[in-house]
Amino acid sequence: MSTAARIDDLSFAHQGADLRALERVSLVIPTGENIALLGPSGAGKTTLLALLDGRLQGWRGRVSVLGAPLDPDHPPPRAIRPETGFVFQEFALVERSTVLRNVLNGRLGRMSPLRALLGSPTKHDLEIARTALADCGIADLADRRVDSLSGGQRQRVAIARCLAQEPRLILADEPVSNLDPTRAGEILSLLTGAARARGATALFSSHQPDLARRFAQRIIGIRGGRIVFDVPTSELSEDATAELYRDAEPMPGLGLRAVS
Ligand SMILES: Nc1ncnc2c1ncn2[C@@H]1O[C@H](COP(=O)(O)OP(=O)(O)OP(=O)(O)O)[C@@H](O)[C@H]1O
Repeated sequence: MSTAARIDDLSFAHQGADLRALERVSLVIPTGENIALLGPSGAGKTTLLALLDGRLQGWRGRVSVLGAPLDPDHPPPRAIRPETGFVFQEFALVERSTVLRNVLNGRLGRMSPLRALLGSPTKHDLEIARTALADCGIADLADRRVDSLSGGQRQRVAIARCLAQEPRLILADEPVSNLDPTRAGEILSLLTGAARARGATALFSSHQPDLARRFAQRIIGIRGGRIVFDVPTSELSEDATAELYRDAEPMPGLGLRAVS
């Protein structure tokens, strides 16, 4: 079994924080799986995803992503960064730019530094961007400005940008938290389906146990920076889910049901 990420005894505290955001976390993420990271607010989900994306330094332990060890003190070199794609909760799109331009931004790490600087995509870059738009069902929005789109459409653009990057590991931080249940299901279906079709691994965080159950093969529960369970979805009990959210503040507009 090849692994997309391996974490051994990882601990991390944000600068100035009294408590560690991650405490002695060990995990193996096999290649090609869709995995959900479930846990209440402040559990450490975003921190873990950002760390795997090479955006946090100053941690202790051992972490390797796609076969390369991460350096606890330095960001990964530019050459390997495109291999990991990140879908942000708040989309992180260029609002005044077109959908196509935003999706092409996903190609920047694959371009020569000069092309990236000039913002000058090749024919191949354009083909890949248009395929990603089509796969995300937004080919007809290519020339629209992002600031004219709905939340669901923006999330599709963010996913298309990530797919255009051709990542082998997709990290998604609460990619559906701003969407109604129907849209949320559509977007997670799109994200996990696109990852599977490309042989990529997807790790997404969620506050919603029912969505995690529908779209992940495996569910990792995290609370207070520690892994509290790590099981195939079919083996996740209602009790374990309820315990994960014990005393947690309910999210606005969200029933924290243990199962769908
Ligand atoms: N930049 C930061 N500086 C200091 N502390 C931080 C910072 N970012 C996160 N934390 C703290 O680290 C812990 C884990 O936060 P994190 O954002 O990873 O949790 P989360 O599970 O993603 O929460 P949510 O579901 O609300 O997004 C929390 O106690 C949080 O307050």
